[in-house]
Amino acid sequence: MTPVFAFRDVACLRGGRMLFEHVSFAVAPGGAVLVSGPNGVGKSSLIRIAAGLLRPADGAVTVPPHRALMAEAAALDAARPLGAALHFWATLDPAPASATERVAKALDAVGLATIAAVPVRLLSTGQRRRAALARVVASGAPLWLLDEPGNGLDVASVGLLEALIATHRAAGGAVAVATHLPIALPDAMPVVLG
Ligand SMILES: Nc1ncnc2c1ncn2[C@@H]1O[C@H](COP(=O)(O)OP(=O)(O)OP(=O)(O)O)[C@@H](O)[C@H]1O
Repeated sequence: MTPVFAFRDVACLRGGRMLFEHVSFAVAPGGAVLVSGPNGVGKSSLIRIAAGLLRPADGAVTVPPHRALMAEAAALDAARPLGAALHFWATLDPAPASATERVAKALDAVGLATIAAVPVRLLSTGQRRRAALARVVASGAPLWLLDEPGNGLDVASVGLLEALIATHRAAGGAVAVATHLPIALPDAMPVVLG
C-alpha cells in the first residue's frame, strides 16, 4: 500500500508542553483517520500539522501537496455573496474542472444553492459551517482535513456531512476527522490522544 497520508512517530510541542509523541498511522486512498480525545489533548494541533500550519516537534509527515482544511473559521469573505466568496478560493485550486462548475456542484451538495447570492455575513451558524464544507468539496483536494466538522450542524446536516465524506472516499479521496462528537466514518483508523 502506498499511503496518501501518513504520520510516522510525530510529536507536537505547544507553548513548551509536549501534547503528544509517537503518533503513527498510514492511510491509503479511500481511507480515513478519526482523531479523538478529551479537550486540549491536541486534536486540532494534529490537524494543523497535517495542513502544514504547524511544524511537528519530531517525526515525519506524508501528505499530498493539495489538501483542504475545514477548521473553526470559515475563511470566506464576509462581505461577498456566498457563491463569489467560494469562487475566489476555487480559482486557486489545481483542479481539472472549472471553478464555476466546482462551486455550483459544491453548493448543491451542501444544500446552499438557493442562497448563493446572500452575503456570507448573513448566513446562520449552521449555514456558515455548510459553506465551509462547500469550500472543501469545491477544492477537489485528495485529502480533507476536518476539525470538528459537526460543530453547529443539525442532525440532517451531520448526515449530509457523512454522505459527502463517503462520496469523497469512494472516489479515492482520504480524510482525517478530529471530533468529540459521534460521526459515522466506516473503517476509519482510530487515533486516540490523551
Ligand atoms: N498557539 C499556541 N501556543 C501555545 N499553546 C497552544 C497554542 N494553541 C493551542 N495551544 C495549547 O495546545 C493544547 C492543545 O490544543 P488543541 O486545540 O490542539 O486541542 P484539542 O484537542 O483540539 O482541544 P478541543 O477539544 O478543546 O478543541 C491546549 O492546551 C492549548 O492551550
